Amino acid sequence: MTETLQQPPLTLAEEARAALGRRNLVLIGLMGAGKSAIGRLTAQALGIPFIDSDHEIERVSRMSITDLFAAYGEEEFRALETRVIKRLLRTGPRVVSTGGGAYINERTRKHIKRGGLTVWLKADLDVLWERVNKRDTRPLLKTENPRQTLENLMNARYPVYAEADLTVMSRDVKKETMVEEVLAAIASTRRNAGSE
Ligand SMILES: Nc1ncnc2c1ncn2[C@@H]1O[C@H](COP(=O)(O)OP(=O)(O)O)[C@@H](O)[C@H]1O
Ligand SMILES: O=C(O)C1=C[C@@H](OP(=O)(O)O)[C@@H](O)[C@H](O)C1
Ligand SMILES: [Mg+2]
Repeated sequence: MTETLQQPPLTLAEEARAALGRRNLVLIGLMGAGKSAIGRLTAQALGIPFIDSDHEIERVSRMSITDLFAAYGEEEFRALETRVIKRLLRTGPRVVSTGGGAYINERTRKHIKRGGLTVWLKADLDVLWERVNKRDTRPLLKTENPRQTLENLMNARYPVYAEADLTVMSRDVKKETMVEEVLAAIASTRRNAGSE
């Protein structure tokens, strides 16, 4: 008689991890969407390394993002961002949280598309504004009407973010809930692949 060995069902994190394989998970979206915070927790859940591209840019330049913008301007910042992200995506699997403008830059977007599975953390203006107006670490929002600036960025960028592989709605729920939704979105790519 043959005995069928029953395996315990995979957890959501295990399913997502299997779906990711050796690819990197790249979080994209506007400032305040939660890329840095949710990225870190998602990496923990998946048991893989986490890197925030802004943090890495600050580490290699030994300057804050604010000082980099002030000293060299946005164009130089984007060039450095492209190089850093290209390098970060060379090995995987990792979770890489990008700065909000990274995916909007054509060259950086090419590297991201080649280097990983992208998740867009999408959020309403009110959610983003609530979060970003508490801090002044974002040079692009140092304008006369930062809320309007954020709205303008939304209008310009959302069509580009929409090219992401997966979209998860970021809102005011527990961070753990956001992580679960990101994991579920990744895991769904495996189930979909399996049913083809
Ligand atoms: N689901 C959430 N609920 C409440 N606060 C959140 C949530 N996700 C992120 N935040 C907070 O919002 C702020 C901006 O998040 P952050 O991860 O820095 O966004 P991003 O990297 O996309 O700009 C942080 O203070 C973070 O702790
Ligand atoms: O949207 C942008 O162009 C930027 C977003 C920031 O990162 P977060 O999205 O993590 O705030 C940071 O890279 C820089 O201030 C520029
Ligand atoms: Mg961030």
